Amino acid sequence: MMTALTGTPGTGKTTIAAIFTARGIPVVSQKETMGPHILEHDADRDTDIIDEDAWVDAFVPMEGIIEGHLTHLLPADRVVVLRCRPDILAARLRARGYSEEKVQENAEAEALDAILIETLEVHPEEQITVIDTTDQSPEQTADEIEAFIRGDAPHSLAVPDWSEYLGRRV
Ligand SMILES: Nc1ncnc2c1ncn2[C@@H]1O[C@H](COP(=O)(O)OP(=O)(O)OP(=O)(O)O)[C@@H](O)[C@H]1O
Repeated sequence: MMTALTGTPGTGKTTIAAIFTARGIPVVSQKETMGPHILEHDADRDTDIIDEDAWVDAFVPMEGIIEGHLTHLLPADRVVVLRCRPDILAARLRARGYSEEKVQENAEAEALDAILIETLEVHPEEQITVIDTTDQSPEQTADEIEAFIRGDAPHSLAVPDWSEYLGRRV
């Protein structure tokens, strides 16, 4: 069974991956699988542009967890969508030294439920669970994900309403 761990940058995928690794549960990063599908490097945005369709088409499903903000596009059996309230997400990204443009862009995408909407276009609802990380610790988040993967916790599509953050700087 393959579980995709997705979410807007800053929602906590890498942090959770490190916790799983420490618990002896290996996690593969999407970056490790994208090499052959990089089209170019966007120096302004410090990001690689990848051929997403080619990456998805070539992807051989694996056992375990794959993390990254595009992994919901993959043929996963389960998808965990991490969420974070836009103003808190902005603070997390500023602390990383992101440009204000990138901070606002990601906060707006989070307020718009962009990744969740994409996930719902690819996967049936029962495969998807949404976890709001805003007010919980990374360990709690990791525990919830483990329970979902084991089948001990039902999926949840409780979608926070962050429409008040739309169209304004946070
Ligand atoms: N419940 C939580 N779960 C995960 N991370 C949390 C949580 N609460 C606070 N954080 C903090 O949020 C930040 C998340 O950063 P992280 O790099 O893990 O995000 P990411 O989703 O992997 O971003 P990217 O897509 O850019 O790699 C970390 O500083 C982490 O400590």
